[in-house]
Amino acid sequence: MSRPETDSPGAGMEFTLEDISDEEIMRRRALYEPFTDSVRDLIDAVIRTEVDDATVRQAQAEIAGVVQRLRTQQMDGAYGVRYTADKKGMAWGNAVIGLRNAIAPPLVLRPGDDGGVVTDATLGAAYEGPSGLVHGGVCAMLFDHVLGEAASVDGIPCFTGTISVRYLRPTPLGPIRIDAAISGRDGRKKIVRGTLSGPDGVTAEAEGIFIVPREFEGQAFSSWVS
Ligand SMILES: CCCCCCCCCC(=O)SCCNC(=O)CCNC(=O)[C@H](O)C(C)(C)COP(=O)(O)OP(=O)(O)OC[C@H]1O[C@@H](n2cnc3c(N)ncnc32)[C@H](O)[C@@H]1OP(=O)(O)O
Repeated sequence: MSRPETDSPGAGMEFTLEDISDEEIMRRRALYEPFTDSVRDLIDAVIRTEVDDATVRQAQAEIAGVVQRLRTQQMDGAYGVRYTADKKGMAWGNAVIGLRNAIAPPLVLRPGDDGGVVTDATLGAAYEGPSGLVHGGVCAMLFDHVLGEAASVDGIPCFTGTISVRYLRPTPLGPIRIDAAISGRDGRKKIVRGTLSGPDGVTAEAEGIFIVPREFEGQAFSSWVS
């Protein structure tokens, strides 16, 4: 399947115009959200199953059959970042927020009290590093995206220039919350700070420099559909 029309402001940075109605977005969301959730369930089940060898082999064959069926019609390359004619962004393949990406928790962001963003999520067995704890790289990835969204509150997407994470104490698997907000601006650069919290309070802090790529200046999205 070919891709919709693409704006190419720079290599690897293109956004893709997909001129679809709100009804069509809702239809696709209703179709793909439970589909992707089932694959998230599958990932968790694969990690935690204790069934016998024959059952594992049978399940593998069934999964291979499903993959084969889905591969009969595929888009070229990755999903990309798409937007509608009224500038609603859809990053449905995104590793952190992607509605169609089973690797994504997925995070759903909402406005914070301080002009920033906040998200709650539950991280299960698929995000483990040390025993029973969230992988440090997963924490960094989630911070990267959430701080990036906080930097992009005016709708113009920012790229991470530099990010640093201070791991204060282990983060248990289970419910987490991330808060992030801009703490300083300097032209195209924004300094953003954030915290990751578990049930017993803050476990990690992050600070990053996020930059509006020259190619993105003036390309604001009105909202993101997740
Ligand atoms: C609403 C949408 C929400 C979307 C949220 C998305 C979050 C996603 C987070 C990501 O994963 S982004 C992907 C990971 N990041 C990258 O792949 C970035 C790769 N690097 C680049 O594309 C460019 O290097 C970059 C756009 C970051 C900067 O290139 P520029 O050519 O615009 O920088 P330039 O050399 O003109 O420098 C502009 C200013 O930024 C500073 N700067 C440049 N690169 C920097 C850097 N890496 N770290 C810190 N500061 C940096 C630079 O010193 C300078 O400061 P001053 O104005 O004070 O002189």
